[in-house]
Amino acid sequence: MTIRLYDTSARQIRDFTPLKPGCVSIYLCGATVQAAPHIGHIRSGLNFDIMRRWFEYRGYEVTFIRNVTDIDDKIIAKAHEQGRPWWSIGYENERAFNEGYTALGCLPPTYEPRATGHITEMIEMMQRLIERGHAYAADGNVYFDVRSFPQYLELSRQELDNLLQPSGEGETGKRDPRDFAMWKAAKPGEPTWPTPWGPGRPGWHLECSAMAHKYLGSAFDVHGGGLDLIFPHHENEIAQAKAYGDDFARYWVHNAWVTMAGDKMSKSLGNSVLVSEMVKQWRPIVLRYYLGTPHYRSMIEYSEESLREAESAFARIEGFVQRVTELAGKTVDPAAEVPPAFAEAMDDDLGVPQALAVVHTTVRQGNSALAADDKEAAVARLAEVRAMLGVLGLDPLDEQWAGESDQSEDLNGVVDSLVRLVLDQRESARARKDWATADAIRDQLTQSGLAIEDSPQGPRWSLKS
Ligand SMILES: Nc1ncnc2c1ncn2[C@@H]1O[C@H](COP(=O)(O)OP(=O)(O)OP(=O)(O)O)[C@@H](O)[C@H]1O
Ligand SMILES: [Zn+2]
Repeated sequence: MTIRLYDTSARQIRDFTPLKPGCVSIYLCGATVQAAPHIGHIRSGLNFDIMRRWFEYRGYEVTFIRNVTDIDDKIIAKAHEQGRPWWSIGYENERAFNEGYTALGCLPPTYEPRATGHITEMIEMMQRLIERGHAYAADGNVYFDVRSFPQYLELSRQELDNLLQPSGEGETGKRDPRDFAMWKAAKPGEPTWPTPWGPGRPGWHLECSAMAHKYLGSAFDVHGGGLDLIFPHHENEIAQAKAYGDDFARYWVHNAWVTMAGDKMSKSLGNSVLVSEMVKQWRPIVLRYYLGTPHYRSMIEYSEESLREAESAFARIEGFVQRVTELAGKTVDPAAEVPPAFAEAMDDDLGVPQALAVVHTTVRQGNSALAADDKEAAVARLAEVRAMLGVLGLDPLDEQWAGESDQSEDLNGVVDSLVRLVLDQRESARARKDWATADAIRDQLTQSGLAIEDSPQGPRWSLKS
């Protein structure tokens, strides 16, 4: 019953014990809102949405923070390029991210703080770090002195002497080239906020240490983000927070990427597939299945073929849900508990692929029960399947998918009456012993992707698996 998580910091799977019994606090590095989200971004949100749902299933009260980085070099550059205010770029893309998360069924975070709303907290943090000898101001910038913090680079297990940390534009006055900027001095034409060290704007790393402290306190349970954030972002977050006096995160969890030809899908590499485009071609619930069911530590190499596989795997589950619901003549409620094998898989570092195998096995058992006309068993399997899908956010009968399942139910009804019409013709051919016509009809239906099964109640159709 203990949840175990792979902790990047320990390089191993550890038993999860919450800081406060019955509660879990999670901080996830969210979007830098310089452009609309690609499916890699939403994968990250989705992996942590599943984590949050599992903790909730296990009875924890979850506080889930996912921040918005609404000021950054690329946002400013884009604003200049397009002759727009920097914040209009941020607001527009923040909305696009939220539409993406919502389309794929991610529950809203408890709080979603924006970096620029926390300048006061950041200044307070820098002040204390300067007082404690961990930071210094130079030419209007404020730098973190990496040599003052001996645990620096413990998360990524690098040697300071081997480290190359390139300085950004205008980052002058560093004592050591590896010191990183917490605060950047004002440059002409850029937004600024006043500080005791002159006007400027926050660096990316500082905002997360300050917001995690504000919303989760000096220690919290899980810190998440994509693998790319381990260095420098998370190392720098740790340095600032711990040197400030916080215990900070107790478990570090990193999701693997969506890749294209082996490279991380990334705005800057130009290999992005936007969520807004994907939802026009694929049902959002299928996209959720595709992005959410591989293990969160496995890369997903994007391909249309694997998306189609996800689509047909999900159709097998959904077809079962629909058939039994029809047979039951009413909506079958999800079981109160998921099967033990599913729970065991989820407890083991969120083993969604193994948990999903339990869903598919249960669907197969349910289909056998249907074939044997054992309605009671079929309904019991459906209740289990719904409970499991609910935890993964993939229950097609859940109201969050209501819009789409209504549409597919309508379509299902239309297809059903068309197929029945054709099957009636096949039955008439068989009745007059015209086997050639009956077989030809059956072959044509099979070729169109339907499986026809003769049962004592007459022929039944389903989508071919
Ligand atoms: N291809 C990807 N696969 C999985 N997670 C990703 C991918 N790209 C970004 N993420 C994660 O999404 C979250 C938000 O990312 P952020 O907005 O900082 O974009 P980014 O990493 O700069 O993306 P890009 O490289 O496209 O500019 C982070 O936790 C990041 O690690
Ligand atoms: Zn962060």
